[in-house]
Amino acid sequence: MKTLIQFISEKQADFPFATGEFTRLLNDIGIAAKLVNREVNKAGLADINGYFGQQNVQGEDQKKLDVFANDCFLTAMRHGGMVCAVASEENDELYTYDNAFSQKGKYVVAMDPLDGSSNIEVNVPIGTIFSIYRRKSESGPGTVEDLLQPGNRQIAAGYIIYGSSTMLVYTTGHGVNGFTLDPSVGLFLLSHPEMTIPEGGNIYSINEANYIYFHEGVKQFIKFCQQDDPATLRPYTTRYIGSLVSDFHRNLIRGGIYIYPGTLKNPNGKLRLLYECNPIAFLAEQAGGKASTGYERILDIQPESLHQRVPFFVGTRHMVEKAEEFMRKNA
Ligand SMILES: O=P(O)(O)OC[C@H]1O[C@](O)(COP(=O)(O)O)[C@@H](O)[C@@H]1O
Repeated sequence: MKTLIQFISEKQADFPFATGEFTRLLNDIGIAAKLVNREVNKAGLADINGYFGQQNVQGEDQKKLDVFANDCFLTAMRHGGMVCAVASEENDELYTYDNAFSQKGKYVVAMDPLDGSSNIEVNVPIGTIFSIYRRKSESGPGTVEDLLQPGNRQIAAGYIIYGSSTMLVYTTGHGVNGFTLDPSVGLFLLSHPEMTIPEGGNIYSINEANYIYFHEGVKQFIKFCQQDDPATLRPYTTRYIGSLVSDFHRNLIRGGIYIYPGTLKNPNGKLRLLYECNPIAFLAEQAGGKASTGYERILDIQPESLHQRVPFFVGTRHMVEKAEEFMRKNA
């Protein structure tokens, strides 16, 4: 079995400017993932469930695990010294490192340290999402401008899913590969090489509890999914875990579409462009799928703020295109 670091070192050829720094950065992310995995696995025993007693910039009550995971990743990347700034769901402002070592770092990271927080106490898979860019600024602490780059400038993106097994799935723009953590040796081992989203998917994932607020295009797409037409595998089936990482991971393996649309109440939906939609969109496209707002390619959006939200349609290409068709027809 090939380890994550062996795989990246081998893939160095993909990186014309390879210096080993990217390998170290992904290794730092792997280290933090193992620490978070250990706490998640014993969440029921350790005093790590429940609320931290503060709210994040989204007005969400932070969970203890949100804060723990955030600290783990920020600290691991500080020690690695490859990153000069981080945009995190758990930090209102841009997090910059004050140590000279990190200020020489040529990468910036956007991350959701713990995705699916509402599922922590109920033992449903949760995740971490990360997106990596080269900095634009010369040196010193990174800047907001370094993070406000369109998703098509990402040099890598990925997620860790803490589920029945813990996996790290990532892309550098050369396909998508998945590694499973073998707890007996504490190593991520290549288990899912060259992952692609099946075209024959028949799963749609959306929180239909918000149906009355949905745009007419979304309502018509849901009706389309529920119509009887065996030739097109319809009616599709529906699955919604309520953790973006878990819903996307299932669709990446089985085929399907995940939608968190804008609604009459929240025209931009709920999900954050920098550390939820851009990284998942990069993975989806690299796996042969598609990701849009229902109208526009996610990766071409020029970000305006660290925590901006966008509507999100992602998954099997023909299913996203069908949804876009209904959105345009009802625009
Ligand atoms: O409960 P809702 O409104 O369906 O939202 C669920 C979505 O929100 C999220 O939990 C948002 O992520 P966070 O948990 O990181 O805030 C996604 O993982 C999930 O897909």
